[in-house]
Amino acid sequence: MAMASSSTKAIFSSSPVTPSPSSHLSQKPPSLLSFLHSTATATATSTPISVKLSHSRSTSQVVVNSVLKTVTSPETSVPNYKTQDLNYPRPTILVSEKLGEAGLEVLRSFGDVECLYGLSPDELCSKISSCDALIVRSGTKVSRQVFEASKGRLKVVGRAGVGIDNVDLQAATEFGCLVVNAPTANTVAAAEHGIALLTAMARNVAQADASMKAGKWLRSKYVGVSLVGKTLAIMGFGKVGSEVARRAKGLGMHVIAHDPYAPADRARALGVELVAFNQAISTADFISLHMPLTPATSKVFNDEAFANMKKGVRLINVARGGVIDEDALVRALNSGIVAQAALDVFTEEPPPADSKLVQCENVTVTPHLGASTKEAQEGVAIEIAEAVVGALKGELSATAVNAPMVPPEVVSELSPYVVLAEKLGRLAVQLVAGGSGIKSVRVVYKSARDPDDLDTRLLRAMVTKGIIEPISASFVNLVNADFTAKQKGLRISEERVLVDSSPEFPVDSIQVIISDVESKFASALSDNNGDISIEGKVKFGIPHLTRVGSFPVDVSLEGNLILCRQVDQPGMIGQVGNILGEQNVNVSFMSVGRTVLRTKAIMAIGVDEEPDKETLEKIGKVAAIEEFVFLKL
Ligand SMILES: NC(=O)C1=CN([C@@H]2O[C@H](COP(=O)(O)OP(=O)(O)OC[C@H]3O[C@@H](n4cnc5c(N)ncnc54)[C@H](O)[C@@H]3O)[C@@H](O)[C@H]2O)C=CC1
Ligand SMILES: O=C(O)C(=O)COP(=O)(O)O
Repeated sequence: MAMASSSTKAIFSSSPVTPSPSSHLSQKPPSLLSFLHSTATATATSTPISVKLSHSRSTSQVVVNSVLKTVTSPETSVPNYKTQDLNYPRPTILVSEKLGEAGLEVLRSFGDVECLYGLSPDELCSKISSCDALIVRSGTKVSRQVFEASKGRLKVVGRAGVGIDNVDLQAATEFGCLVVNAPTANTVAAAEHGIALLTAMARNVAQADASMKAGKWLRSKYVGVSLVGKTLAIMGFGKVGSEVARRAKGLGMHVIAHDPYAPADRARALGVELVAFNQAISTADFISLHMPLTPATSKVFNDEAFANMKKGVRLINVARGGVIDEDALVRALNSGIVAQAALDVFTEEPPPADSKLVQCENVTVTPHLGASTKEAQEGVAIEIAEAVVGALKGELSATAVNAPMVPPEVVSELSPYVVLAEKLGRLAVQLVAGGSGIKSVRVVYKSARDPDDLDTRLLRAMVTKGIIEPISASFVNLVNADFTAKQKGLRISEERVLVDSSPEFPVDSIQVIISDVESKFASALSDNNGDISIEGKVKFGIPHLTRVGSFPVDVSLEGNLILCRQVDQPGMIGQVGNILGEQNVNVSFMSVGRTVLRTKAIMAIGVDEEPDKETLEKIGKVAAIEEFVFLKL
């Protein structure tokens, strides 16, 4: 398989095949799941060559210049779930809160669905280790303990709604678990509930209703306030906030908004002025909260904020209870700064029975009903079920919360380079003496494409995976690659080099450079700066090693590899080939690259089996061999 280039010579191949350019097109690209949950491995056998890709267990056969290539997937640590794939059990999907029937049907058509509502934290933790996916709403705390208890089995958490403040995203990321949400299907429901609370509060609907049911007729007590001409401040001008604004305009209100990240043109289009926080809260008659609960928004409505509000302001919260300091709100209600509040959400849900807010006459409360319409619940159920099934299938999710969203066409195009990136990382780290102490890795992508036209996040994640997994117990995937690298003090920097090759292919070559380390194979150090440097290319869909240090080579990155540096002289291949042959070690590829004729050369030998220690020692004893290393791919 070794291919000659101007500076390399093809020496030996157990299957002298020149793959046709179409061969890689016949291979199904690895799915996102493989980037999320499995290790890409490539294993060469004798003819027919078995190229293992990490996408599915199905075996496809590709005819390449009359030689049959069998393309199979590897034994992945985690099955790739396909309903039609009988070799794997169906995934188990735990639904821990009420989900619309249409969504359950989508889930049931794909996996075994268990609906267990009202689990205690301990019960959830003990159940989760047998679940591949978990679907929650706002009532389930998906804490670090849940991810720990899952022992790596949980692949995806689906939040059937918007707010993901009940999911420990950091822990999910560290455990390589994808989190997806359903961000659009309940927008209108939440906005409508906001308007319902606004109007009900202004006209004391709930209080008047309760008093009539108690046998009273209190017309003068429940005189309300009008909305028309009043200023409404929308805090958080996202999807829900915009819809509330649109409806409030219809009620004749003057709407302003505060949102540090909202585009001004969206606000302008709705006739809404974007203003600073203090201006919003100090000029509004009504304040409606629509920002997410984050460390930055936690308790932003506190004593100081209430002190800046207009006396008699009215507050609506259908976002999250935690954005309000509830004790401060009670004080503001008691002092009359806040005339009324209408709350759908609470710091603790359900709030304690003696909650002063719930008991307060001026406060209208609903039990987190913002998303609770039939239409919204069916919508979020379908949206989340499709996202979770897609994630389990390995498809990309448009609603991933803790992973880069890479468009499917980019994944498909980059898939062979993804395998190359992981192999290069895996190979480079094995060239480091001791394998640890790596601080700085540079990845150089040579490409004819404009840098903006090359999304390298997948490739970087896979180089990281390749480097970290052989030297630690960490499991690395697209979700946690950057986190794991950072945690290990590994700095991965990327460079793009524009080359004059075909822009039809996204990447011409990938080079992995590890600086400031010693190598167990000195020839892998580049001449100019002494860094470990290896480079590879994808040829006809197959990853190839094309440079080691300053030596050009050309071997397919499959199976295991022996790299030898020797005096460039005749007979070397025969000698090493004999030693391996005597031990029944099958050679799949060989390539020799040299820098100076008859002086120094590198021989790269692909072997199917792992040679034993004695065999490797025999190779080391060949007089002309100056150094060698055995590498597992
Ligand atoms: N009560 C309920 O049942 C429901 C509650 N919600 C909650 O409503 C909130 C908003 O939901 P969406 O509009 O769908 O989300 P979104 O992401 O479309 O909008 C949130 C907006 O808040 C803005 N924001 C972030 N930090 C801010 C800050 N410090 N100050 C002001 N604005 C800030 C963002 O820029 C964004 O525009 C979420 O917390 C969500 O959980 C959503 C649906 C139903
Ligand atoms: O989507 C959201 O953020 C919500 O707050 C809705 O919560 P729920 O799914 O009704 O528990």
